Amino acid sequence: MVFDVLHCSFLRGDQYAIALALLDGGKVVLGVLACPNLPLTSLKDAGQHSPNNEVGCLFFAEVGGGTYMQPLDGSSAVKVQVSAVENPEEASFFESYEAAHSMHDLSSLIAQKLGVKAPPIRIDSQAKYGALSRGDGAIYLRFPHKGYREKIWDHAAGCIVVTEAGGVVTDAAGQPLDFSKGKHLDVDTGIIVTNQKLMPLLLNAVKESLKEKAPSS
Ligand SMILES: Nc1ncnc2c1ncn2[C@@H]1O[C@H](COP(=O)(O)O)[C@@H](O)[C@H]1OP(=O)(O)O
Ligand SMILES: [Mg+2]
Repeated sequence: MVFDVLHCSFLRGDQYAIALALLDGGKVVLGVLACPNLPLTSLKDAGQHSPNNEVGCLFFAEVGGGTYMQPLDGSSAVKVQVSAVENPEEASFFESYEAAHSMHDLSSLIAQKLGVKAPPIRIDSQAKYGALSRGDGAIYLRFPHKGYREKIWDHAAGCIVVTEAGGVVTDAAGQPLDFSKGKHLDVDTGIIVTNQKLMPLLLNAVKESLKEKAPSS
């Protein structure tokens, strides 16, 4: 069982998440993600807030059972699906609010290569996985600076919430995340998330961008 509580974004009043995941033999089989500050309506419609600016979403997923979102006030849960966007020009992408957590210049290059027109949606925490699972945006790019090692509790719940909603979560080389190696995820370079249609295009854009950014020898 892996559990992640809060971090400094909570203190800033931004997005934060409480995440719980169950691992069975290194496989994530259940995930619950509470996002108390996430609007009930899509972040795509930032100008069109839901009545009373209602916030507070719970996402939950069990392997093979799909992903559901339930308002934290306890009203009924609805099944959610990742964005069906196939044209990257119509896609928008999530990344960390903190430039110290993910290389914004690299994601901007990747987005440019893909032809993404929308500016990045920068929010904290695993709320990005929740928002992506209901199609608020189609892509999540996470490229920590050299030397940072990702922890399983920062991704386990979000990973199953997105995959059960039809999305794909891999490292920058296209390999699935391996939750069987203890507390760290030994990912190649970064973590990328999108729908099945966009993943091959995204992987190409990531490979080209990494090559371009690599220091020449
Ligand atoms: N230098 C770093 N690079 C990438 N991620 C980090 C770094 N330092 C902390 N984190 C982790 O990133 C997560 C939030 O990421 P973000 O909001 O940018 O998506 C947090 O759980 C945080 O871990 P921790 O909870 O130990 O502070
Ligand atoms: Mg944390």
